[in-house]
Amino acid sequence: MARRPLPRILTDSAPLARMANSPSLARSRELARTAADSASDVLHPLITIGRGLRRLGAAGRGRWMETPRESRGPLAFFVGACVLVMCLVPYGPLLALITVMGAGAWAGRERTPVETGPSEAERERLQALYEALVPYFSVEGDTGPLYAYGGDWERAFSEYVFDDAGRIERLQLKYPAYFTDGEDQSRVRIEQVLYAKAGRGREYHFGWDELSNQLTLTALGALPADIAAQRFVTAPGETVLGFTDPDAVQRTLPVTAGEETRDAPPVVWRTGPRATEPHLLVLGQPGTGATTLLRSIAVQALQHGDVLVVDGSGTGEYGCLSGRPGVLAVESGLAGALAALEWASHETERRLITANRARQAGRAAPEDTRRPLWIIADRPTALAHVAVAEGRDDPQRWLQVPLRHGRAAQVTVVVADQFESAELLSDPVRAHTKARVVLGPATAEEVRAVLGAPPHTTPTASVPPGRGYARLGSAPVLRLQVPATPDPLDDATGQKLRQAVLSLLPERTGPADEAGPADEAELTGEARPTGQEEPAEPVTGGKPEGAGESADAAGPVDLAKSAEADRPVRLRKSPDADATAEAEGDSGGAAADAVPAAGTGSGDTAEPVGAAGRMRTVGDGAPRPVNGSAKAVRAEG
Ligand SMILES: Nc1ncnc2c1ncn2[C@@H]1O[C@H](COP(=O)(O)OP(=O)(O)OP(=O)(O)O)[C@@H](O)[C@H]1O
Repeated sequence: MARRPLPRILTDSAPLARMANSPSLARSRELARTAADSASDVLHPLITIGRGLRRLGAAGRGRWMETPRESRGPLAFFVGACVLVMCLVPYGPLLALITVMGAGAWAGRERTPVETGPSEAERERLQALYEALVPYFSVEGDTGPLYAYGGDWERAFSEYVFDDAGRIERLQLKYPAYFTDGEDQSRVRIEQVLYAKAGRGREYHFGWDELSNQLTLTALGALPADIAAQRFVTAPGETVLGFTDPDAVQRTLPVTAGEETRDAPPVVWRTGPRATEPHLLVLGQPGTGATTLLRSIAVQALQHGDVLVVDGSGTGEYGCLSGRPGVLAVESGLAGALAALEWASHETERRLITANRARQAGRAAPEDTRRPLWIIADRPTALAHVAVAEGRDDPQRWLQVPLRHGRAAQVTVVVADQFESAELLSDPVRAHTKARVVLGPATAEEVRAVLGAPPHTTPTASVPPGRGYARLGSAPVLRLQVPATPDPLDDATGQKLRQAVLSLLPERTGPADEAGPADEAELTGEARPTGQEEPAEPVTGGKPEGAGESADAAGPVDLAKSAEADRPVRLRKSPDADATAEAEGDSGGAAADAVPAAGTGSGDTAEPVGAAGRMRTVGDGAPRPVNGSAKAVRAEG
């Protein structure tokens, strides 16, 4: 039998579609929606109360089920008694009804659910981090591994915090007890994995808690770089190298940064007879702020001591120090540097011998052996190169005695150089500089090679100038930001910073170099202060007499101010000074009598600072290199 076709209205959808699109149907749909919306608005309180009563009922049922069987009777009796009382008091049932409705409305109110736990993306990130750690935190044969492929990260990560951008801000993880957390290599591997997975480009601190097998990773903010040179509140013998993280040191110093004054955590380096790290070595890439750190140290040192600067880079970045009271010399030529350092070496011996004699005689060490003497050598290896080319001594040779015996003689040595030249640093420099600073971008291995321990933070590839790590002896490695102490004679230095640095320098009392106070007054926009003496005598500039190979040894030298009369005097080292000293059998400590002859050293390849890299002495009652130099030095009034 042939099948009959279905009626057309059932096979053809066109009539249905026509009906659905008809205006009357659309209007009635709109009406129904409006009526439903209005009804839900009107009934909303009832819906809320109903939902609340349902929740209260469920909660009551739960409590009833939780109540021990033997307590149910008294509980039922108590509830029944309450109901009876409510029924008996005037308006009781009405009050009970209102209370129940109110409780229902409160319990039934809509609450936006509080999101707890990580989002999906964060869970994925934590899972990836967990999986990445599996090879390092698991061994074969571990029957209950904390870390396993496809394992549960929630067992291993006890705390995690994400920032607004979804990056890990803090993570606390447990690791198995068999992990060799006492070995640097093992730790560094884990830190590298976490650094990569938590997001490169930020600095992280790793806190290893070996007692409870826990590692805490914390993303660190940048150290504030707004602190400039200023008078820091420190005791004599304390030098502020820079500032670090608040929880890394126990002390704070009041500092002015911009307009505000706040407390900042300093890295304070102690020098002097009781210092355990009496000398400092600074290493870094070029342009990362080593000279700035040395300038900052020199400025602080001038407060209580004398400073002798050897600027191997020869860029004249210590010119602002020339001619200041307390600045014994600023040398940038080989000849001048050799002479100045030789003098410093002899001066160290003289101080030791004098202090020793005084002690043997039952007296206190004389004042002139106690004034701190700072030898600041910026890139001495550059001069070592020149010395090799000229067949002369490496200036570092003369650092040996100050480095070995400087602590007892109040002589402090600060050396700065670049990573590339580090192997040219002499053994005494490496051995006796226990305070260390690394500046600029450096890998963890480089930091460890210099400081003797890796940093507990991941060094980042790009850092602002003056940013690095410091370690004083065997203390922990600290992050460091050096206070901005730019060269005030540099045109690029802003007026405010220039003024800040100049205000910390002792006022020039002696004659200045050609680029001296006049220019400084110009730079600071100030007129020369009234009453300030013009140099009594023109500075001995240009080539010293007999310039050349012997210039450094015999050249006319310095201008100085007599300690007694406080007026400039000219000191001249006799050409046969060394010969005289030798002839008199002046070996070892007695050689201290020789004044360092600091000439321009025309044979130098580097240009001397200022007019001529001169040894300058000043008279403010403090010991000066000219002390007791009767046989070698002639003082001209
Ligand atoms: N702590 C700091 N704060 C702000 N700027 C700094 C800081 N340290 C250095 N700078 C700036 O960085 C630049 C280089 O500094 P500096 O000359 O001290 O570095 P360097 O390592 O001695 O360089 P080079 O090896 O070329 O002599 C300068 O412009 C300086 O002003």
